[in-house]
Amino acid sequence: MVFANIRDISGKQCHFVIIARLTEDPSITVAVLEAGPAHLEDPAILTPTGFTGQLGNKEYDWMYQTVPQNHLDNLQYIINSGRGLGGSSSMNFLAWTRPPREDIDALVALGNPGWDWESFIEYCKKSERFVPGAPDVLAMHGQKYEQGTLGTQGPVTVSFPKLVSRGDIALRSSLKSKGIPVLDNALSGQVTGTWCSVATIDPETQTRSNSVTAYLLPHIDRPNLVVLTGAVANSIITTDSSGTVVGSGIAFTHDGAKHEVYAERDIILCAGAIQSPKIHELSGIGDRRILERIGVDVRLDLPGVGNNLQEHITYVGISFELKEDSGVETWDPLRDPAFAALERELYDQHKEGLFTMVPSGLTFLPLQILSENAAAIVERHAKTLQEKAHLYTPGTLLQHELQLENLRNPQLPECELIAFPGFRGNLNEVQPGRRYFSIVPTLCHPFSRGSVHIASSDPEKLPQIDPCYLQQDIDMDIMVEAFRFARSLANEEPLREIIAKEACPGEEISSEEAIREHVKRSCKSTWHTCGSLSMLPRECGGVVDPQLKVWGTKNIRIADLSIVPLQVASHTQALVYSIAERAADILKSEIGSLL
Ligand SMILES: Cc1cc2nc3c(=O)[nH]c(=O)nc-3n(C[C@H](O)[C@H](O)[C@H](O)COP(=O)(O)OP(=O)(O)OC[C@H]3O[C@@H](n4cnc5c(N)ncnc54)[C@H](O)[C@@H]3O)c2cc1C
Repeated sequence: MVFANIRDISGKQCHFVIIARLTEDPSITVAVLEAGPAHLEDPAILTPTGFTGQLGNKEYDWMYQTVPQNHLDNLQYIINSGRGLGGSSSMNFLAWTRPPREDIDALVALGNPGWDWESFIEYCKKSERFVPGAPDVLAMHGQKYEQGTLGTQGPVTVSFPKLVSRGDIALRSSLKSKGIPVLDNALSGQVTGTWCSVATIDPETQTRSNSVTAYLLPHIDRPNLVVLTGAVANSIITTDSSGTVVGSGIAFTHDGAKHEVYAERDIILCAGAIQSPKIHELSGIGDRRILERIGVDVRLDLPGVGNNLQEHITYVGISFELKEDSGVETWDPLRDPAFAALERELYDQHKEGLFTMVPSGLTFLPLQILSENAAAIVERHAKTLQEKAHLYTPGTLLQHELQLENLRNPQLPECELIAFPGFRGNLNEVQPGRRYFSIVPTLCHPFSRGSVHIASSDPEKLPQIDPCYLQQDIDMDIMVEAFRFARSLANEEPLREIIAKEACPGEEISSEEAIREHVKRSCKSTWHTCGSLSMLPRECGGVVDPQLKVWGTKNIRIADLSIVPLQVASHTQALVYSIAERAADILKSEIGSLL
């Protein structure tokens, strides 16, 4: 949470982008509330593979739990999310990607003038410090990265991972032999193909670059900046001015006691796609019917709050056991504590080894490449969506139209295959001493829409999260085609040469019915939850306007992934940094015009 020009503090991956940019002006004072700990100088955060120690550890991870998923045999899922300074930029897998041009331009088509690819790229460049790899590394991975499309002066350091698994390289060659193009600059707005991703790693120190190292620590001594950790924002304190809601402060809990902090200007929520809607609803901003049911005073009836939630749902991964002499680097040996200790020493002393390896083999593919039945699948579902049109809000209908247009275009991606050097399956045991290589198919533009809403007026209670995984049959159909395609890659050279057998799910899962049943029980979140406070016109179920201001309010803004109204075919951190850079510009120009 960020407040500009605080008046009184009796009392947060908020985006430090905003505070770093705003506090450049000494007349603006900014306070940040972060619910989690500071985690400064923490090896679990700074070591590139440190995320393995963070996932599932409540010190670092909110571990949100979904409600039982109707379309997935009522299973419940964990959505991991960074808790502490830097939010998920401190626990993510470090891949640095940009969406395709069409996905960014869709923001304009959805009613947000000015949010086009050209402006997006300028904000991306503002956040990036791209360190080009050595020419031999670039040549080995077929990468060019033309100057001009990349930022070199920004705070977030982006570089080639020091260690790229030979498994990733073999997968890339196998895809190439299947006719998939190897992209030489996947940050250019064209992502259909396969490549070796860059990562948010400082190449000199081999440590994570996150919003804390990039935007907070360099400015921590500014007198006009206040950061309070362990401070849980409960609600926005509001007043009313001629029918417009004015945010005047935040009620929060720190050290078990309740406090309030007041702002002279703006209140900016950056609590992520799960908790930013929660704070709105607890403040009386949301769907009147939901608020009244649980006894929260309605300050602003805004039915879009908490709806339109979208998630890059992923199939857990097809894991292949590697031949003993494959020579492929994987994380599997780190299960042996003695081996892990040696690798730790190698990392600590020489900044080398498995602790510098992050997932970097990325592939984005259209349905037409995944399946020869693409046209029939698309037309069948187009018909169903049309028949059900009366069930959807105007905003969802508009999104579905754009999605169908995308699906019919054989150039645009609908599925990502993530190379994972290690075991990731959910069936069968890992065999001691064995190494594995997994392929993780992930949906790029799900048609399913979920929600997140409070079920109690008690701020201590987490909201009810219902991502409605695979609610739309088309999502399941694309996932099944992606599973089959990923599995088929094991028959392609050179992958075939290094694989001993499919370890998970295994050959017994082969009939259409068995594959569907298995996929249904083997899904996960990719932690890219978005859309729950969508930037859309108010009449389309929108929550924020193109200036990131909540409709019907004077000064409440949102600057996190919750505002993205339609999922994008990429990982999401670069998108969030660009949103935050834009938010800072919006605020600075408004403040400037008042001076
Ligand atoms: C495990 C994992 C792996 C990922 N891998 C990648 C990757 O490789 N590449 C990529 O591009 N993206 C990746 N992502 C996604 C990316 O990191 C996120 O999309 C992005 O960080 C979201 O930013 P945000 O600001 O919307 O929310 P967050 O980063 O979640 O920040 C929200 C912040 O608000 C705080 N907060 C929440 N509630 C409150 C409250 N009530 N009061 C005060 N503070 C509060 C939280 O503690 C947190 O610090 C990954 C995410 C995860 C979780």
